[in-house]
Amino acid sequence: MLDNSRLRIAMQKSGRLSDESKKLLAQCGIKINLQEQRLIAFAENMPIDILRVRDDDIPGLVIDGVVDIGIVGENVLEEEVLDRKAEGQNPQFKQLRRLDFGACRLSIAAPRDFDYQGPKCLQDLRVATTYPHLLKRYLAEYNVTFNTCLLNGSVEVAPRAGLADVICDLVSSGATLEANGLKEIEVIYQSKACLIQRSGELSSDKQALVDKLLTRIQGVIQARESKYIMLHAPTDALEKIVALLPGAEDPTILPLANEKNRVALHMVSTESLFWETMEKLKALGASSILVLPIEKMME
Ligand SMILES: Nc1ncnc2c1ncn2[C@@H]1O[C@H](COP(=O)(O)OP(=O)(O)OP(=O)(O)O)[C@@H](O)[C@H]1O
Ligand SMILES: O=P(O)(O)OC[C@H]1O[C@H](OP(=O)(O)OP(=O)(O)O)[C@H](O)[C@@H]1O
Ligand SMILES: [Mg+2]
Repeated sequence: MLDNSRLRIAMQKSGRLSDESKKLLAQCGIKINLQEQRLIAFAENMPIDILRVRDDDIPGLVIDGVVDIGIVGENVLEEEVLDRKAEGQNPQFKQLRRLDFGACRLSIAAPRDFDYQGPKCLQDLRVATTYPHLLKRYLAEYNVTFNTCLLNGSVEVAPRAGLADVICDLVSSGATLEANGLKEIEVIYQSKACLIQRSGELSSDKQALVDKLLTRIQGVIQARESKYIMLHAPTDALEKIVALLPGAEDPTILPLANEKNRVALHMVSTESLFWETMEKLKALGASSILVLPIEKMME
């Protein structure tokens, strides 16, 4: 039996979210020894247990209070919520924050030669999908009804296999659609991974740990989105140089040992520097331009 005093976190065992979920927890300082075959892992340095499960099960585990925290795609979460509501339940959980990975969209796609003239064309068609509730909610806005062909994977094969007329599935690069002779015709939902907590009060120790993790996650995500920029600049071009740098209201300016008319400028930028900007900086006399990744941040 698991020790109930330890914080339980559910994450995907293997799939699109597992590497990033693992990396995020590791970057938050949680030391976990994840062995392929182990479905429960124990953190060595914090009172945390990790349950590694199918992503479809994560919303239910959180809503039912089996785990305290879950990392899951908003698409899967929203579908589970709609499913439970359709069954007359009132699913409860706390959405803690959106994460910076697992970006994809849920789209309707049709065979390349399908003459698409808007959602009304889909009336009474057979749609293969894993997300019947999200699709129904979207098409209901257009008063369109359809027949669902439920598939849990490889949804893209359905039209060629004669199972459905169109599909509604996740898209990111579009390569799977392309490879299966399909074209995207409607985007119905934009998704990212998110962090959710079960409803109800956690013990004060667990809540304190969740708060600490949230602060660390904030720091990790902010650091991933930021860059540390260093350059040398002629003093008389400083104003123009600062104007080119994203978010450089408050740069650190330092004297250079052997140059009177040049200074060093250091700053944290919330954006990466594009090559075009670097070229403009150089044209203004900047040199030794360095753009460095930031590992951690705390404000
Ligand atoms: N192509 C993609 N690019 C980015 N994120 C994606 C992509 N496809 C799916 N995702 C996100 O990752 C989640 C998990 O996708 P994955 O394909 O690994 O699920 P699965 O095959 O249902 O896995 P499981 O075996 O855990 O049930 C999706 O629900 C979605 O939020
Ligand atoms: O637009 P793309 O970049 O091609 O990505 C889209 C594909 O990725 C996901 O499946 P995944 O590859 O994770 O396999 P699965 O069917 O096992 O879930 C999704 O279900 C699509 O099939
Ligand atoms: Mg799944």
